[in-house]
Amino acid sequence: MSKVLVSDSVDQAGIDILSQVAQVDVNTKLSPEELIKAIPEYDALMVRSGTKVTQEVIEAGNQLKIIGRAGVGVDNIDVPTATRRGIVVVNSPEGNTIAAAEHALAMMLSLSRHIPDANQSVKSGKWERKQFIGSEVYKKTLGVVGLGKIGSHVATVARAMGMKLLAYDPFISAERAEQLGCRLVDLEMIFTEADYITLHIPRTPETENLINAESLAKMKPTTRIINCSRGGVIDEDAIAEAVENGTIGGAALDVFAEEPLGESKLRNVGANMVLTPHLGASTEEAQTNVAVDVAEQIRDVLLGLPARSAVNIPGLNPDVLEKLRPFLQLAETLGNLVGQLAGGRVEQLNVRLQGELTDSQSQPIVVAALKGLLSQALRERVNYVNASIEAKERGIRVIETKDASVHDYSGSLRLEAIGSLGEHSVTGALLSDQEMRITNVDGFPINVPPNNYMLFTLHRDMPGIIGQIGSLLGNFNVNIASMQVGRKIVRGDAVMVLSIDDPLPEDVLTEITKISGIRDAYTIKL
Ligand SMILES: NC(=O)c1ccc[n+]([C@@H]2O[C@H](COP(=O)([O-])OP(=O)(O)OC[C@H]3O[C@@H](n4cnc5c(N)ncnc54)[C@H](O)[C@@H]3O)[C@@H](O)[C@H]2O)c1
Ligand SMILES: O=C(O)CC[C@@H](O)C(=O)O
Repeated sequence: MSKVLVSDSVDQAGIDILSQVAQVDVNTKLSPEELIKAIPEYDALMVRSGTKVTQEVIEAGNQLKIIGRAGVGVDNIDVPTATRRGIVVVNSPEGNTIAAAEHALAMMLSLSRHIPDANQSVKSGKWERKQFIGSEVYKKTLGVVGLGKIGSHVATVARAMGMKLLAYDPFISAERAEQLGCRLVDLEMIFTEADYITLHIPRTPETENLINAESLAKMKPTTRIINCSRGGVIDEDAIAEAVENGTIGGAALDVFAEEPLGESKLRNVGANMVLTPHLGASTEEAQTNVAVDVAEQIRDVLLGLPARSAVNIPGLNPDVLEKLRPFLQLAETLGNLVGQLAGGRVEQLNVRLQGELTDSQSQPIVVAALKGLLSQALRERVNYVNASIEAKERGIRVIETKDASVHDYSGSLRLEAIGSLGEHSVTGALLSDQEMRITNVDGFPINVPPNNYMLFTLHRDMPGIIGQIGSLLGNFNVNIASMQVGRKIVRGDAVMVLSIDDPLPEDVLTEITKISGIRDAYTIKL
């Protein structure tokens, strides 16, 4: 049974899902050294933002197949090291979107109405009203920096509250911004015009200290800044000083360059500074969403299925993945088959999506085909994460094409491997019940389901050959489950495909190749 370590506190709903397929150990008190010591026995690790999944942790986890982050940001995980080691890293890109957006809105209103300070004042026995005169957000200008999932929801709600919206996001079209009621502008305009600025961006080299002494100096003395995205995108000393000396009107921060927040000037700013300890995603609903989302993906990967939100393999939305999943299995099976037929070193893999399959995203199908192709050489070391890298390192050229004019089945996939020992091709399709069929081998039409053990022969189409193979297998006690012959012309060349119940011993294969009229024979293990 697989073993999963949960090293931060996550919702029970996620643990319940994992427990269906694995032994789950929850240990939220591990020091970095203890984690390194514990990780070798685990197949999966599930974390929130508390656990630092460093290179050392990942390298010690020699059984690890997947690391799940119950949340959006994966900045606490060394993703490049995980990718190199073929470990899938998954997150929950949407599970806490609403929670984080609502927290940003709550911070904006708290700041503009002095709610935290007023609360503190009443609780300390006072009744102060004059110093807590706030300001309305109605008709004020909100500058949204980062108009992704969270920024978009903030914009939608803020618009409903009567705010005017400016947005800055270099990767979003003006049309998308317009749909959300935002005017797409440059950063300068946000800095100089906005009454409120809310940040919803990742921490990257471009966004590091995006808000700094220089940008703060351009803002109105009434501007309030809200950051519920990532620490490090604001220079904390600079914003503490700017609020303290009235360069800006205030700041509400949920995230910090170093967490937990240690000694900081931010803690000493008296008024107009609202601080929360990274609570953006801390709602019951969001915690259930992210735990379920990530646990389901860990379960799928442990069962050998692809994950829907892997950050280090081609991204697919869940609906697309659900539709594509049977084709990924088909691609992997065909990749494995063509790799075994090719035998030696494969130099080029041609991947052709045919018929209705041409409407699908080809990249995941190509990755699945490569995974199958390389599985003979790399066994379980190859997976959806590293298949493309491994293929590239082996110098395998991949050419993908689409041909909508082929109308067999409801879409089919053709793989052609060109290698040191020649060329081979296989085509496969799915029946209406999603059953896989191999429909062509080296140009010969057939119609067989893939089987664990198979025998393929290329032979002259002449009387007696099939009987001889049948008797030979009988003599060696090899049981035939099914048999089919495909040919292009009568008495030309033909292929025979046998599904057998057990592996074919090497000496039986040698005997088969000695039968007159047999040109080639291959045993296949799928
Ligand atoms: N406080 C919390 O608890 C909490 C919870 C969830 C998410 N987050 C964080 O909030 C942020 C936004 O999350 P999301 O789900 O909306 O992500 P998202 O990927 O949907 O949106 C991020 C947006 O930022 C934009 N962007 C990237 N670089 C930019 C730049 N240099 N300038 C301006 N825009 C840029 C992207 O184009 C994208 O539209 C992330 O950093 C995430 O980790 C925090
Ligand atoms: O509470 C958490 O786990 C952090 C959530 C948030 O920062 C995220 O990236 O999803």
